[in-house]
Amino acid sequence: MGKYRIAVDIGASSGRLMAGRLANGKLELREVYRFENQLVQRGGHFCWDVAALFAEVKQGLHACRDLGIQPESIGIDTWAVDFVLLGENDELLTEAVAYRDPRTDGMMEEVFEIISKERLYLETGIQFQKFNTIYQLYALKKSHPDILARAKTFLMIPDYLNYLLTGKKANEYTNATSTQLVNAFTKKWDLDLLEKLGIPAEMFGEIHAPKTVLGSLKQELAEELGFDLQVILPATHDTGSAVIAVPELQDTIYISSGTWSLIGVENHFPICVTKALDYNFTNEGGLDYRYRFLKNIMGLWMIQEVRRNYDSVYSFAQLVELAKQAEFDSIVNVDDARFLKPDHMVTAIQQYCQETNQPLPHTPGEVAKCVFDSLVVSYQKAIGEIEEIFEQKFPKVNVIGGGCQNELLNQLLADATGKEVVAGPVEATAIGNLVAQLMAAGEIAGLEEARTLIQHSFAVKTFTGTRGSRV
Ligand SMILES: Nc1ncnc2c1ncn2[C@@H]1O[C@H](COP(=O)(O)OP(=O)(O)OP(=O)(O)O)[C@@H](O)[C@H]1O
Ligand SMILES: C[C@H](O)[C@H](O)[C@@H](O)C(=O)CO
Ligand SMILES: [Mg+2]
Repeated sequence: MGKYRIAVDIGASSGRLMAGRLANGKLELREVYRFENQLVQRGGHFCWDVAALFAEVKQGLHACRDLGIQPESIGIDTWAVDFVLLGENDELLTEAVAYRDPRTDGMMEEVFEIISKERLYLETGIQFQKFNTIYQLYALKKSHPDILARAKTFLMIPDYLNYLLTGKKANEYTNATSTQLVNAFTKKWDLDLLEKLGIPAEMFGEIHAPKTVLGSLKQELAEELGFDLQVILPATHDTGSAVIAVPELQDTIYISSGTWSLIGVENHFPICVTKALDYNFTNEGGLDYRYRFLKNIMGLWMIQEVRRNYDSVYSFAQLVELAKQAEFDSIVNVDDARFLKPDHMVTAIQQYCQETNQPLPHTPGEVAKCVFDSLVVSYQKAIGEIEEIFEQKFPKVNVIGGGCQNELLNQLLADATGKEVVAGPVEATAIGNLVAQLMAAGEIAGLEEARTLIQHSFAVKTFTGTRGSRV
């Protein structure tokens, strides 16, 4: 029986501490602590309450102790692109402004005046999302040049939580690539790009690969908890950890399904060709310097907001059941910018249907059905683009993450594509986080052994298509 290790997986909608250990040839997983995450308003911006998130991490570690779990190590992963800046005395200079904040509106276009979109893609291979770190920093440089001038340390959200745990500052590779400031070939900060944009390179630290052992807890924290442990860098970008846990990648497209739907394949080299640029695919960094060739699709954020619009009176499972009963066929372009952060998602969906001369959804079931049908249309388009770029067919789609519990969505995808849709594991991100720790500790030899272990440890569910394509 191996010793427990803790994966802290914090998503845009929820966070969890999962304890895992090797037991009888399998990876045993148990949930220790779960908490909600949400945007807060700070200084006129949408932000993350990183102090509250750190308090939840500590609460989760206390829960380990109360369960008699003395973990050997911990690894933290979160969403991408967002960051904080520290000053001369390691004081916080900024709030953790969230990527859905409108401060980056128009910034991408201004950056293209300095470096062309094509050149930026050729060097970084990263998709163009208006909220990428590069545009957040450019916005900050314009609005608060004084803050940027005083900044001594750039830490992404997991990096900052690691700093609070250990006092150590380190930028982790997979998440660093999401900034669109890392060169896809050198795998280092693109100093030429930073200089062109007038972003101080000095605040960026050495980039550390997943499986790096960062160090132990700060003494006062170990004393508070009554135990110490090793802090290990997993793939701190949550999708980076999730992709590690895709049980079967052979001829398979994955969809990491949560707040976002991240659809793609694992690759051994960056694909920065024009077609990939035109389709807005990304080459985010993966474990062992593999690449996550994928694209963001708006994802279940939309149903999260729909649920919130109905005062959260329906569970996600109930919304799925209502959608199953709804006879409704209007489709929206889920990737339309209006759905990134609308004041009211249901209204935004209705307005889109009105503008496109389609019937408006009125009941929760009709709205949910519209969201799920529309997501499938976007998934199907992305699958076609991937197969065009790779010049091959992928017979299987593996949906991982919380969204794989949406059996209607899985079936709709199987029906529309005629492909085998494999659902699971639900907690792929935490599992990927844990196996990186096990690899760092030498308990697992490498990625191939990790994926075999995951295949043997977690059941999946398969959906096959019953009718033709939707489009
Ligand atoms: N029982 C369920 N039935 C259907 N869908 C579900 C169910 N439980 C969760 N979901 C879906 O899973 C989504 C959350 O997925 P997940 O827990 O992976 O997200 P997260 O990790 O909190 O956020 P992020 O995507 O930012 O990592 C919810 O938005 C919901 O749509
Ligand atoms: C903002 C990013 O696109 C987002 O974090 C995505 O990369 C992701 O991983 C969501 O879980
Ligand atoms: Mg998640």
